[in-house]
Amino acid sequence: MARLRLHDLQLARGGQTLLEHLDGSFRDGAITALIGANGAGKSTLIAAIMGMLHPVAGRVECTVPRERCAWLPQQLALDLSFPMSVEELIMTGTWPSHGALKGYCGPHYRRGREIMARLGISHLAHRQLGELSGGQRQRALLGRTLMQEAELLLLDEPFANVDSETVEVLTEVLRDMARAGTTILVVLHDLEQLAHLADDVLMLSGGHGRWVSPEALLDHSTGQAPKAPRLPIDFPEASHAGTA
Ligand SMILES: Nc1ncnc2c1ncn2[C@@H]1O[C@H](COP(=O)(O)OP(=O)(O)OP(=O)(O)O)[C@@H](O)[C@H]1O
Repeated sequence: MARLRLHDLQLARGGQTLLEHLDGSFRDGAITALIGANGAGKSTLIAAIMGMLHPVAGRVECTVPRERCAWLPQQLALDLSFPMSVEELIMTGTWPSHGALKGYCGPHYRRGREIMARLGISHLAHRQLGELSGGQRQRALLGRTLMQEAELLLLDEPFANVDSETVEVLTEVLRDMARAGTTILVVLHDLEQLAHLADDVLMLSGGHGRWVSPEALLDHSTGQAPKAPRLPIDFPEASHAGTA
């Protein structure tokens, strides 16, 4: 049985119902893209999955222990002006399971160095977060979730404001994490990125969710994302999609 499931979920913001009758399972070890127009409720659903928003009705069933759930918010929502280096940020990934006050041991530091090498940011280990580019910051933030050994990873527009090389690195790392069994849910606005990343798609529209296959959103003749694929402009109606 999947580790993350939605049961007839109803969510509201400011007293108004935003999403209702959301059902379905997020496959373990798969990457699910969460898509929808601005204001469709993607961040709201993520907040509910993280337990930060109480449902009006229904429930989120999540069997992943709290310390193995990781969340990467939108970069703009993060205040990274506090004094902390890249290495220090990555090491905080041990806090949920190890505690914040116990300090780190040799294996922690070794793993931190491996993660920075994997993400191509070893040379930035002692750089302050406030001095990083958007792409470098996003690599460091993903490094923290690797350190946490996340079993459930939620990402809100991880590719916004990052360079194309970083998109490639992050895509590879996310695919590796999924192969290793992590359940990944990622908010995306770009069909081209969806084509490279998603195994499943949950589309939010009109207050409801529909599970669709990535192929249903791609150009059938080429298997590629259609030209100018920014959502919601090209937001397609998925004719054979089932209501979630
Ligand atoms: N704390 C809040 N109080 C009241 N309304 C809110 C709150 N947070 C979000 N909303 C409203 O809920 C709706 C859904 O917002 P949400 O951020 O979930 O959408 P989204 O799909 O993530 O949008 P975007 O693509 O722009 O990030 C919006 O109309 C938003 O204004």
